[in-house]
Amino acid sequence: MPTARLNASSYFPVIKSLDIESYVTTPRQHLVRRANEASTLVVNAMASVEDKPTKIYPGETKGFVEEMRYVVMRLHPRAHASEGKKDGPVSPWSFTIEGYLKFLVDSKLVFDTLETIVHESTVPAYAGLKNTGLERAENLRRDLEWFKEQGHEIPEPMASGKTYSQYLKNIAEKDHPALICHFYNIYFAHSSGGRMVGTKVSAKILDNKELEFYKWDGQLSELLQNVGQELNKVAELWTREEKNHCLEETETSFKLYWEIFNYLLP
Ligand code: HEM
Repeated sequence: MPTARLNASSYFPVIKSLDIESYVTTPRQHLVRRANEASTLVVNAMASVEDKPTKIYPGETKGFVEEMRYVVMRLHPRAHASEGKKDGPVSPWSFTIEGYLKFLVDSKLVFDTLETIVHESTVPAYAGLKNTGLERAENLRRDLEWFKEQGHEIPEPMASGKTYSQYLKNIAEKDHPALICHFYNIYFAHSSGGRMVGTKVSAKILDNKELEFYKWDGQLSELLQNVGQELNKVAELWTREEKNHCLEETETSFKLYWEIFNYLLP
């Protein structure tokens, strides 16, 4: 019986229709092809990133508090920030008890206002900012009491303190990101530059008396860290627009608080 010759093309029609040649490459061609495919992937990835532009704001990777800190540090006049850092007795600042009392009285009004707002408000963003341990109004009350006992006359709040207080009341319920900006700046400014200024004042005109304004129950660094975490949590719920609005408010906070610091400066 004659054996029928197998016709490969009739048994493997599929193979025939494929261009096998296209699969066959030299090692070099293989590498060139893979490289082309890889670069196509990279180009496509770049195109998709360009489609959705994303900006990284300074400090953003560490949390929103770091963004606020970055903005306010840029507002500090270089000379003042570095002056505040020097501990030595050599300072061009000439402090007076009179000026210092104005600073303390207006500071008390601002802290009082902020603390009352946060304490009495039902705004969810402020809920975690009640009783943080950073509150200063009560300590300031005791300091002013001490000055009175020393025979000093305690002045009435001045325009700077009243203006800042009124401003905080105006924004408290209707602009939460703005109020949070003031909250951060007022407390963190006091615990940083404010504290350094206090030490200088004390050394120069108060015989190193340590005022209650600069004393906290517990470790200040821990209190600040806890509040920082809380502020970061609040800001995580915000849109980028709300975050930017909060950051933009820094300038107002700096200007208003600076007016109060001004009582100390010649
Ligand atoms: C006489 C006035 C002031 C002086 C001498 C001063 C000085 C300083 C200094 C030396 C620092 C520390 C910088 C560092 O750690 O690298 C600082 C931090 C800071 N200042 Fe001021 N400052 C003054 C006024 C203000 C005002 C008016 C505000 C805002 C309302 C403000 C807000 C802050 C904040 C938020 C920080 C960051 C604190 C932190 O991250 O712990 N400062 N300041």
